[in-house]
Amino acid sequence: MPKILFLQGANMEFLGIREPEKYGKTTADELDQMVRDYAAAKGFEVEIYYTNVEGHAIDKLFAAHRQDYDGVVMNPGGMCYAGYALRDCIRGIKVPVIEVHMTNHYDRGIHSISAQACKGVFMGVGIQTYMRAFDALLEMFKAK
Ligand SMILES: O=C1C[C@@](O)(C(=O)O)C[C@@H](O)[C@@H]1O
Repeated sequence: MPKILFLQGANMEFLGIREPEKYGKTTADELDQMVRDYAAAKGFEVEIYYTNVEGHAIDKLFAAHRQDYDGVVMNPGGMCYAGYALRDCIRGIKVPVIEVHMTNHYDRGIHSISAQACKGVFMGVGIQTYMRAFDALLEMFKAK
């Protein structure tokens, strides 16, 4: 069974509470349950990790590399704007990382540094954006 790390970065623990007009009303706990249900339905193992600290995200990604994870779905949240160390970590690991943003960066005129190192990026379709990123990884595993 493929092993996927679900990594939520800066401010994502406040999902459903902060700026619901942008990020919706689904809470982090509800999203985690959706992801666990999705993993059970689609047949993958998932570890969920939240951090507001870029260095901790980097530690977790190196651990995913060492533990032979098959992929990572990551919303770096506020780490994306200046995440140069995160970007370089992603460049150095063997595990493919798919970056997720619930909102459309093009519409908002913002830019992700960490996305430069990712295998792919999904954005703009709210909470469903996460599931599309899991789907993409699962398709990649099948194609291997
Ligand atoms: O925290 C977030 C959420 C976000 O990653 C998104 O999911 O749309 C977009 C980021 O720019 C922002 O800092």
